[in-house]
Amino acid sequence: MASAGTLDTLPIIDIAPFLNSDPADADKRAATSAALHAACVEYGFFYLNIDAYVDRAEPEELTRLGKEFFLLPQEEKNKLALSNQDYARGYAKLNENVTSGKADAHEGLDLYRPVTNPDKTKPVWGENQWPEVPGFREKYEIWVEKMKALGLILMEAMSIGLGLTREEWNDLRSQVDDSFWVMRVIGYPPLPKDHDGVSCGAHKDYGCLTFLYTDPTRSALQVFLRRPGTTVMDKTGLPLEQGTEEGIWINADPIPGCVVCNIGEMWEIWTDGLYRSTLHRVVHRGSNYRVSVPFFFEPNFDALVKPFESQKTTPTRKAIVYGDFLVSKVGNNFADPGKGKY
Ligand SMILES: O=C(O)CCC(=O)C(=O)O
Ligand SMILES: [Fe+2]
Repeated sequence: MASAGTLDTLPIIDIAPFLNSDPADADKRAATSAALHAACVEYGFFYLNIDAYVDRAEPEELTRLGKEFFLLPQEEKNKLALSNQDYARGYAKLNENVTSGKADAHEGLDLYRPVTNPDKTKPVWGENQWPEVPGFREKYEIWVEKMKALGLILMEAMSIGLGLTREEWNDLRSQVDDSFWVMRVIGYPPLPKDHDGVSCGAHKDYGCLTFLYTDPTRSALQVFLRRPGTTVMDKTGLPLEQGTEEGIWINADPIPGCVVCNIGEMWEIWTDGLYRSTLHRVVHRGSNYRVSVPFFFEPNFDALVKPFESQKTTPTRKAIVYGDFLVSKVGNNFADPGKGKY
């Protein structure tokens, strides 16, 4: 039986040493890379301390703006419906999103990397729909630029921790240097006391890296830690394929100055299974309205993602083209079969 202890909290890793190339910081960079590697093997999740990178007031402002949007009358929010566009970009009302066949008790707004020649009849190829909340677009666009740059910095730090060769890093860089990112704003009303469901069902993120900033609400985001020999006490929301997995759910409460970072399924492919994308869910039973703003740093749309030579095991994982994979995932997100049927 696994006991509660230091193993059951996610590590905190500081990105500061990678924000400069000062030779005096070489040891600190090596320590950050080693910590990233250990965290990805052990948890697939960690806190990334970004205090040296952004002012804390910036993401706080994003959650404030998000809440301002969600407080608008329902008709106003519906004007940004996903169905106006490509069924991926825009506003999804409460219970519209579905995870493992169950409605998620949240509403959200999804923004994607803009494309040249948008065409809303093509999967994920429409135009973003911005709320008319003053300052919203400006502040979110600044955040997107910063998170894109952070994504590349973190990818390089991770490639060192993983022990990729210089050629492999150049290859990896060329797969993510024009990230088909997603910026999501999610609003969670409190779950009714007698509600047996979850706010966001257990899932793995499918891309590359997630940088999650949330308001200070505690006891909402939970991470599944695999612990062979431990009985899963609460199977609520666990996908069927997870039924036999043994482990525990731990809270990943927000830490000031940090984003929660987790790795998506693309890392499973690059490392041929050494790094595993980890299940997480949101169960928000507090009385406040919670807002979270995950940024998904993803590969380029046309990236061919395959295991690196130095990581290959037998049997080796299949190569995928990120854009195709994304389209198949987006198509599974909604309950109404008329939606996302790409
Ligand atoms: O709101 C959260 O804390 C997590 C959201 C999440 O996991 C997702 O959007 O993929
Ligand atoms: Fe997620």
